[in-house]
Amino acid sequence: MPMLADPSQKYKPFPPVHLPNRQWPSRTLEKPPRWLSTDLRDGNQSLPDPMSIAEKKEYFKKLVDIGFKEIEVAFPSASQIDFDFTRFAVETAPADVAVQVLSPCREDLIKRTVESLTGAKKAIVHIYLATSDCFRNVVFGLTKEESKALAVKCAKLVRSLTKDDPKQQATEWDFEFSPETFSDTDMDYAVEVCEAVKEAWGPTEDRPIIFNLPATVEMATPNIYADQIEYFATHISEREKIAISLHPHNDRGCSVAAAELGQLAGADRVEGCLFGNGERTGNVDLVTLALNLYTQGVSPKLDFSDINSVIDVVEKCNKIPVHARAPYGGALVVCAFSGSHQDAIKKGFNVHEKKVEAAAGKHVHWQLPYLPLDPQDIGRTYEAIIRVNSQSGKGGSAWVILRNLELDLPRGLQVAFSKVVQQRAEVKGQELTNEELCDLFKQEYYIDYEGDNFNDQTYKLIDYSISTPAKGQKEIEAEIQIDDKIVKIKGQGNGQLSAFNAALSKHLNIDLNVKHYHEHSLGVDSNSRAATYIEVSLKNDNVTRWGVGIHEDVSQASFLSLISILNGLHRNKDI
Ligand SMILES: CC(=O)SCCNC(=O)CCNC(=O)[C@H](O)C(C)(C)COP(=O)(O)OP(=O)(O)OC[C@H]1O[C@@H](n2cnc3c(N)ncnc32)[C@H](O)[C@@H]1OP(=O)(O)O
Ligand SMILES: CC(C)C(=O)C(=O)O
Repeated sequence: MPMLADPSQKYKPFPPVHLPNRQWPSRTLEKPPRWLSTDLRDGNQSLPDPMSIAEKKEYFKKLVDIGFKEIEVAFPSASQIDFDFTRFAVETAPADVAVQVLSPCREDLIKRTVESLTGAKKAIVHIYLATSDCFRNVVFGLTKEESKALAVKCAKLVRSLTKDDPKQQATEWDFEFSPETFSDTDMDYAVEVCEAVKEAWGPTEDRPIIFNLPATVEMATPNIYADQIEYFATHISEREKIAISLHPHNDRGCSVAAAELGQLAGADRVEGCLFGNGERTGNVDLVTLALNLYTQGVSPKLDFSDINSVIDVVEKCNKIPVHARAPYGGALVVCAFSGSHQDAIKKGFNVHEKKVEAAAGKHVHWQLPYLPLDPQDIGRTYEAIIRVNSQSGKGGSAWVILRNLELDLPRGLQVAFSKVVQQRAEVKGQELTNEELCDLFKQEYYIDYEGDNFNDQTYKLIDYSISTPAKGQKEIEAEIQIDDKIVKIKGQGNGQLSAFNAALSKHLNIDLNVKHYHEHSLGVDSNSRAATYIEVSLKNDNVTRWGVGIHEDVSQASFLSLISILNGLHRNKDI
C-alpha cells in the first residue's frame, strides 16, 4: 500500500506560530531586497556534474552583468576547483561586488575558507550550523548548549582570522551565520543562538551581521515561514545591527511566495538561484522574484533586459534546461495557442497601440489580457506570442498574417481563412509554424507578389487599359490568361472594379456580386503597395468567397483580388 489511507499516522501537521499581533499581512512590497545569488554554491553543489572553472567564470560574469552585488561563489574547502574559482572571483570581482563563500563550523575548513578570500575588496564569510532538534539529534548528536557553543566558537574564529587580523585590513569583511534548518527550529532557540553569535562577532549599524534564516527544507505554508521571520525580527535584540536574510527552498513549491511574505515580515535580503536551481526542488527563483516586483512597478535593481542570454548561460552551465513553463523565461510563457487567449491578446494590442499613439511619448500603463509583463521589456519578441494549432481561432491566424505579411485581414476573411487553417492543423496534428501559415495564406488566395508560382493558378491578369467613355463611366479592356490561352475581355461600369467585374462576368458567364471591399496600404514609403480584400457571392448561391490582391496600384490590386477569387472558385469546382 504505497499511499496511506490515513497519512496522519505517519506525518504530523506543522504547528502554527503564536503571533497574534503579526504585521506582515497588511504590508506591501515597495522596494527590492539585497539580492544574493548562490547559483555558484547551493546551485552548483546540487548539480550531477558541477560546473568547471570555465563555466563558473562565464556564470559569474553573467551574474555581475545582471547587477548582483553579493555573490556566493563557492564552498572553497570542498574542492580545489572551488578554491581556485574563489581566487579568480576575488581577483576579478568589480569593487562594488562582495564575494561570499560558505564553510561548515569546522576549524580546519574555516581556515581554508578564509585563506581563499585573501586580498578581496569585499568579502562575506558565511558559516552554517543546523539548529533544529531533528538535525542536532540525528546528524550531530549535540545538545542545544553544545550547538550554541560551537556556533560561538566558530564566529570568534572567523572574527580573529578576518576583521581582527591586522594583516586583513585591506578587505571589507562581513559575516553571515545560518542557523540551518531554521524553518524547523524552535524559534526561541534560533533567537538564542543568534544572540550569542552576534555578541561573538560584534556587528555595528554600519556593518551589520547577516542572519540568514533558511527554509533548508520547506516545511509548511508560506504564511508560517513569514510568521517565523517576523517572530525572529521582533525578538532579536539590536535589530539595527542585523540584516535578516531569507534562503527559501522549494520543497512544497511555494518558495517564491515564502520569500515574498518573508520580506513583508521584515527580511532585508534574499538568497536564491536563477530559475530556481538548487538542492532537490531548488532554491527560490530570483528571476521570478525580481520580475514579480517589476510588474508591480518596483525596480528590482537586477537587469533581465536580455533574458534569453541569461537562459543560455544558465542552461549551458547547469546542464539543466529551463522549464518551458518557468515564469517569465520559459519558452512557452509568452505564447498563446488557444483561440480565446489569442483573440484577447490581439484586441489588447490594438487598444494598447492606440493608447501609445494618443499618449504621444507619455507613459502608458500596461494592461493586456493574459500578459502580465510586456515581453519586449525582457528582450522577447511579439512575434512569438501567438502560435497556431488546432486549438486556435481566427484571431491567432490573423495575428500571424498581420505580423509577418503586414496584411490586416477584415473580420470576414479571418473567419474564412481560419477554417482553412483549422483543417490543415487537424491534418498535421501539430503546431503550424509562421512560415507554414503564411504559405498557406498565399496559396489559398494566390498571392504571388514575391514571384511564387501556384500550380493550380488557372486565371492570370496579363494587362489592361482603362478609358472614360462618358462622365461617371469606366471602360476596361483587359488581357487575361486562362490556362494556356490569352483572351481579351471588355466591360463597363461606374468604376474601374465594376468594369473589370462586368468584363469577367460577361466572358465567363457568371455573376459575381461584390459584398465587401476593404483596402489598406503596405509599408510607409513612396514604394508602398496596396492590399485589397474583396468578398463576393455568386448569383443563386449564398456561399461567399474572399479574394486578396496586392499591387503598387490600388486598382490593379482590386483586379487581382477578383482573379484570386476566380482561382479559388475554380479550385473548388464552383465555376
Ligand atoms: C544546507 C546546505 O546546503 S549546507 C552546504 C552543503 N554543501 C556541501 O556539503 C558541499 C561541500 N561539502 C564537502 O565537500 C564535504 O561534505 C566536506 C568537505 C564539507 C566535509 O567532508 P567530510 O569530512 O568527508 O564529511 P562528510 O561530507 O562525509 O559528512 C559531513 C560531516 O560534517 C558534519 N557537518 C555537517 N554540517 C556541519 C556544519 N554545519 N558544521 C560542522 N559540521 C557539519 C556532519 O555531521 C558530518 O560529520 P561526521 O563526519 O563527524 O559525521
Ligand atoms: C547553508 C544554508 C544556508 C543552506 O544552504 C540551507 O540551509 O539550505
